[in-house]
Amino acid sequence: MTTELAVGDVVGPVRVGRVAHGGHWVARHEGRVIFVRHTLEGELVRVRITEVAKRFARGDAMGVEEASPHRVAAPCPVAGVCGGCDLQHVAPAHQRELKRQVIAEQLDRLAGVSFSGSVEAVTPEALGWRTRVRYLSDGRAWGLRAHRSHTVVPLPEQGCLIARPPIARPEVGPGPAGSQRLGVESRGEISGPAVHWLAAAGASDAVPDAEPGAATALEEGGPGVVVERAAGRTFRVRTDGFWQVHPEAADTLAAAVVAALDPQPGESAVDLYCGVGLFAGALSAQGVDVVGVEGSREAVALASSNVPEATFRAGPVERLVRKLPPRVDLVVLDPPRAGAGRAVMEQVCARRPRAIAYVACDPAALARDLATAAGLGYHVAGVRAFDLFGMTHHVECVALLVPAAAGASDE
Ligand SMILES: C[S@@+](CC[C@H](N)C(=O)[O-])C[C@H]1O[C@@H](n2cnc3c(N)ncnc32)[C@H](O)[C@@H]1O
Repeated sequence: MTTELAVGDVVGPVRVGRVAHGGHWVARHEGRVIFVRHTLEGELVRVRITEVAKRFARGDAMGVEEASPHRVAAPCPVAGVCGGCDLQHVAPAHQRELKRQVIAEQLDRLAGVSFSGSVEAVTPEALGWRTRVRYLSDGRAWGLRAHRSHTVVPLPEQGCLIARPPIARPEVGPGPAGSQRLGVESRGEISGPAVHWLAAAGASDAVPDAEPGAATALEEGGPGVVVERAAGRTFRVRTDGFWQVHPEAADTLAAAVVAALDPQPGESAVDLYCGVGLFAGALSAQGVDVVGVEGSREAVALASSNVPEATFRAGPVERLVRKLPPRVDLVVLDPPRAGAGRAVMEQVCARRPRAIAYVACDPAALARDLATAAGLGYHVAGVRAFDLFGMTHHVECVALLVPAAAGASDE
């Protein structure tokens, strides 16, 4: 007979099984599946239950009785409490192996695609990479959210270790009343009464004192706008708009997309979910005629000045993709976490592009869209994966799709 589980119970020890998508490992207690964080395959751990659902429970490893050889001491003192990192207890090379296993499992199970590649390291360090951070204050301290919670975990003395050093720790008072001053080497914005701010580092501009609720004036890009450089050109980006957070990400992904598509001068391309025009810029530089589509009007306005040789349209991809020319040579898809979905994939594949580059931050959503594309006559000719989110389970993939007749074997 199985005992009922309740949040706060400690069960085990249990032997931990394979890694699952989302930073969990699968374990069983009295026949019930528990998705356990902060453990590793093969470990024997006690588990504190954090959530109980109908068919499974979630929990956190504590009291490791037999440790994996891949376990290391977490560099951050709030690792395991802060929701920002979930792999600090794993040696960085093994973090990439875990991400490889998750990608392979998702692509195989959901799309029947085999992934035999590795997750490519882009920098030697797994710390000090995050150029955009949203710090919160609960009125007592600045910090980051706990996992699946609104609780603010105060930053440790040395700041957030995955943040890029200039924004590792906001130089602010203890809470809203004294929180107007941002770190002198940070760019940022204080937005709203909750007094949180978003900072983009790697910049040289000092941010002046700012009032809560007011956007800060940034010298280089104008109010609320920062300047980034990637793919051989300059991009203006809103501080609250989308830009890749790893300093190497934009260049790495633009190069991967160009290498996958092998664009030829005079070809036509569409860049769907184009943001401020990163891939449109990289393809335009190859002599390709690009149309970008993006939901944010502010991003489209910036894209038009970042990549003046391309054309941009503002609105939902789901609607605007229907209005694209009946044939295009190349497509870039870089949707948000949920993926592009069937309706968009149908419209894209109906244009019979000779190649589609799909940039994905969620391997499960990627796999679902690849499965849809397979039913529409498109075959996966290659998948690359990049470790752009060290110390977390997140990973970025770039998949190349080609018409099935032109495709080789899976992956
Ligand atoms: C992952 S970002 C990619 C941005 C850009 N490709 C880049 O690398 O900088 C996804 C973008 O899709 C936009 N977006 C989200 N949902 C959308 C939709 N339904 N239609 C159009 N754009 C959307 C977001 O505003 C965001 O800019």
